Amino acid sequence: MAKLYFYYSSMNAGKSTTLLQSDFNYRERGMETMLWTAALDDRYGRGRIVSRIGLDAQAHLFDPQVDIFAAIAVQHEATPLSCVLLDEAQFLTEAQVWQLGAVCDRLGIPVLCYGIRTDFQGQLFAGSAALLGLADTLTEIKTVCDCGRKATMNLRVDAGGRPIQQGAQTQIGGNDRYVALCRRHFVEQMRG
Ligand SMILES: Nc1ncnc2c1ncn2[C@@H]1O[C@H](COP(=O)(O)OP(=O)(O)O)[C@@H](O)[C@H]1O
Ligand SMILES: Cc1cn([C@H]2C[C@H](O)[C@@H](COP(=O)(O)O)O2)c(=O)[nH]c1=O
Ligand SMILES: [Zn+2]
Repeated sequence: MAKLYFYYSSMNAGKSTTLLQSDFNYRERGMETMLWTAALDDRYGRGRIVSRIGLDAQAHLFDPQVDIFAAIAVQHEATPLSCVLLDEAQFLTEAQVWQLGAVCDRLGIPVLCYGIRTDFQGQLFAGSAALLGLADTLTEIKTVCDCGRKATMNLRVDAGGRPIQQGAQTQIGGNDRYVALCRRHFVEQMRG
């Protein structure tokens, strides 16, 4: 039975790197894959999955309007797919996560989703909440805080490195705008 996987972590933990390695494993065995990433994440140009260690690949774009099941079904009809890999899964809608479940159950294709669990205020993203509820397999990708504990939280900072407590949930950025911290140091920074 094909499974829905959710690989989650804080930022800068190696999610994109792991996704690209998995994609390479399929492709070197001659298997077809389909890659997806969020349209709104334009850090490296639209439609590219890039890891901070330098690997990259082209990807299809999703936004809340895209019927991901329909797009995958069309592609699978043309060229049978062995795996679907999706980055920035926190930006999926709940409906799209159900669609990805249907890709596993009705098309028989495994789906590997990668994303951050919570936002800069420690709240679940919609896509991550749905995946935590619906995925067959949950795997945490771990990275460390400066103190050596596991970094599970994402602190948003301004251009001067000062913590930001309020704002919109979505703000695209990388190491310049976010720092992965353990919960203890996240709370200390948020309290000021
Ligand atoms: N030049 C580099 N050489 C080796 N590792 C690096 C380099 N740059 C970044 N990294 C590591 O790569 C990881 C981030 O990878 P990435 O896949 O972009 O993360 P994510 O998708 O989770 O944000 C971090 O562990 C970081 O320390
Ligand atoms: C915490 C947090 C993150 N984001 C954005 C910032 C990045 O563009 C992505 C996560 O990138 P990753 O390196 O692939 O993990 O999410 C956001 O919009 N709001 C937040 O609170
Ligand atoms: Zn810490």
